[in-house]
Amino acid sequence: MTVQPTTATAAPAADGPPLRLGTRRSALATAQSGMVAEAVARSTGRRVELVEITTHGDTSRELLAQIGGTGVFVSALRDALLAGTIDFAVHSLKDLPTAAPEGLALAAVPLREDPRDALVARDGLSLDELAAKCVDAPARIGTGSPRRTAQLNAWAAEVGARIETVPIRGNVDTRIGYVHSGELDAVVLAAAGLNRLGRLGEATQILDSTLMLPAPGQGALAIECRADRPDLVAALAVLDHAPTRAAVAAERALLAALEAGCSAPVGALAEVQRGTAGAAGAESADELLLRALVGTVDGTSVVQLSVTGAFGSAVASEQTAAALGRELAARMLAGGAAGLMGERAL
Ligand SMILES: NCc1[nH]cc(CCC(=O)O)c1CC(=O)O
Repeated sequence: MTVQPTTATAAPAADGPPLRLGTRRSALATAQSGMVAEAVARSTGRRVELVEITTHGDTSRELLAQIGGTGVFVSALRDALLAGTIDFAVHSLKDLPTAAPEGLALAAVPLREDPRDALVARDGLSLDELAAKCVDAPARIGTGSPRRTAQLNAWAAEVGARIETVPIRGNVDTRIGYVHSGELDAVVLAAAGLNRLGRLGEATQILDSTLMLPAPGQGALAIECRADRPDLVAALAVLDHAPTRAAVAAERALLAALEAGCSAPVGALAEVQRGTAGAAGAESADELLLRALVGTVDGTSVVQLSVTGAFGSAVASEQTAAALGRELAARMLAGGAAGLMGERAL
């Protein structure tokens, strides 16, 4: 792993040494880190310097698959935090393991953007249109995600569409490239990733969450620093968005509890339902709606349930949300999810 300073972000006042933000080199990571660097510079008045963290995974794609996907990047950034070579790091929340890391604080979970998945298909087509056009041969849809594969297959069975899911890997540009080259009819990607790269315009359909539940944490970012730096934790906390933090707490608590009980692909989405301020005495409180799905990759067995819980705006809502996630996981395991074992290998 090499650490090298790259660009610096302009700030209103350079007070003290710059804060070092560790980032991966990929276009998505650089875009996310750049956005957060600007927000931190604005809110703290400190200069923020991007420090590029390079791992083996950045130089070899084969190696990346072998050494465990995105986990390797998360570990490299966390090692740099603990070693003190960077001050804070930005992760895609959905790439973070559910276990809380020793010595580090989740200083902020900023406002989440669109958590849904997006279709990038040839000729501007939607999933329905694609299925209608592909009658002689199945529509070839690329995704490396068991969760997306499971839900695409479940949708196809339901509407009688002929599709073939094709496992693909690589960054956003590589994956969209399979459609432009004609190798695939479509690919499925996170809308948030496309948006952060300024490429949401290439999406031909935003997939409704009733058709495709996103990954737990999708569309949200995690800002992490050392737990033994309370001043920095407090400064970064300005970027925290409590409803997003509570929503992802519910989704990740559910995921952690399901991981203990089954290994099938998981989709989950928690949304704050704003209460209504009706006539005196008739107003309803805010609630958190958590929906989740566990299925086999072939889409033939799916367990899908939802639960609604009270949602306050206090810090306590994070714990309440996590409890809601565990409750739903238990109900899903009891409702058949525990039987969907060993499907993640596909
Ligand atoms: N698995 C890689 C990854 N991690 C986060 C995102 C998208 C951005 C996000 O969800 O915040 C992506 C790309 C994708 O799934 O299309």
